Amino acid sequence: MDQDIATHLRASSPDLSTGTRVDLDDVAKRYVVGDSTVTALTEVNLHVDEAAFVVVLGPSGSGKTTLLNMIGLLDTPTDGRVALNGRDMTRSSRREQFALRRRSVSFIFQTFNLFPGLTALENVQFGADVAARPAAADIARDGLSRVGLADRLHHFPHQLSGGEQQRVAIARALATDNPILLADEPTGELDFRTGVQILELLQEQAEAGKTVLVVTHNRELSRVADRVIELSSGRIVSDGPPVGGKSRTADLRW
Ligand SMILES: Nc1ncnc2c1ncn2[C@@H]1O[C@H](COP(=O)(O)OP(=O)(O)OP(=O)(O)O)[C@@H](O)[C@H]1O
Repeated sequence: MDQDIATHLRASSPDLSTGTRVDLDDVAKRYVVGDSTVTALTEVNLHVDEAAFVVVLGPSGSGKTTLLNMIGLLDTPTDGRVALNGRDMTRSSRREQFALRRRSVSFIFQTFNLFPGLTALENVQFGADVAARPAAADIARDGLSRVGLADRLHHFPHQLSGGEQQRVAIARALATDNPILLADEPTGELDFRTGVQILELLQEQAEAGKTVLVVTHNRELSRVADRVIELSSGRIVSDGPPVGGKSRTADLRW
């Protein structure tokens, strides 16, 4: 992102705060495909008002990705209200949504979404650049080193394993330093050891004051969460601390 555009967006949206609060009120999302309507989310009420490691659990098709897209302002609800930091984004212009998304939310996608023509270092630097952070190259180097890829800086995505690509994607999300981190199955492609490292990294982010929302169908991951939200057929069917209390990542098995 061009520095001038970033400066302009900040100037044109001076009241955008960048905290960690997320509010969804009576959110529904329906997709119309041909003659049929798919209800992906219904009557979803979700409030996250402090930094936490939140796991959203549910089987395939239960609406997890749709929920993440609502929170991240990548999609708009059919009904209801989505607010970030108290600001109702369903009533905001696309320009405001764009500005707030850029400053508040970072994504780790299920399919990595790395730029194939950029090296690992350039992909991560892009994250810092979008957030208009100074010394983006240093941030990128440091970030890749934190995810164990200090020796892969100049590799392109196709020269990396699935797990390595996921770690680059995570480093890119962290490079923005945005307060809300949304991750869609971030350990799905990883072996157990790497998965645990990634979970620890995400937990650290929550401990450092970010809201981290991880979507997964792997119930084991929910044991290390502060809060577990369970989705079934587009509805939240439970919301609270993990059953049996929070475990350490060292106790996980999958
Ligand atoms: N763009 C779309 N158009 C039509 N239907 C959609 C669309 N996106 C999602 N759906 C439907 O909405 C429902 C919820 O999808 P979603 O991707 O949110 O589930 P999920 O829990 O993330 O699944 P998975 O774990 O398999 O990724 C599914 O029935 C899906 O087929």
